[in-house]
Amino acid sequence: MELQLALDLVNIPEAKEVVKEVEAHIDIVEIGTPVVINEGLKAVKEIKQAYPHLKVLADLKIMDAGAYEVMKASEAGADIITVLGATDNATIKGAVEEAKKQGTQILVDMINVKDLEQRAKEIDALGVDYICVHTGYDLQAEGENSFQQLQTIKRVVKNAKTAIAGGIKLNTLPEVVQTQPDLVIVGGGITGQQDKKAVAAEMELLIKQKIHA
Ligand SMILES: O=C([C@H](O)CO)[C@H](O)[C@H](O)COP(=O)(O)O
Repeated sequence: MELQLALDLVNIPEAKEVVKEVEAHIDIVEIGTPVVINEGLKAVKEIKQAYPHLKVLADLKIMDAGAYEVMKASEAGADIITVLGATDNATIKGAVEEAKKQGTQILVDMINVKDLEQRAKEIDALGVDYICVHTGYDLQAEGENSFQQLQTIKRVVKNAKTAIAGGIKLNTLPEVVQTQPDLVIVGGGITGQQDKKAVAAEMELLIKQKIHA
């Protein structure tokens, strides 16, 4: 199981500072959608250059032009690029083919997919690397999470790795870990804490099963 730090509400210098604090405890750095909107793929490039030993995920949430956008993010240094599960299969296939050419990977974000079970099966057959359940900020504000959805994809996904994102905190991580996803994505649960390093270290312990949930 791996831990991904999601950076959403920072600029490039702030992103570098946060990563510096927690780098020993994380596997992947996510350049979040708001950062890409504000800073462009330069943010991916600079974080990869500063921390070449960490994998970098570009959260582009691709909805169209799959191959082209994957090519641009890969050229900027991304190791993993996100595509939305709600889009059409042609976009996902284009993204997967281009990622294979570039030696990068595709994570499909299932945010707002209505028939999760059916769509997860379809997407799993398209050769993607990760399928991720995700409760976005706006539904988190209404008290929702994706813990049940994680159980669904764990049951039906046979090829891709499974992942979960959306509002995960230190006190809810044990419940997530019990379901054994391959990847846990945490943003505010680390970045919103006073002692980010200590929280990331405790999360790492839980995730790597060094202590029991
Ligand atoms: O993908 C995200 C969101 O849509 C904003 O871009 C976040 O990175 C993801 O939800 C993880 O962040 P937290 O919910 O703060 O853990």
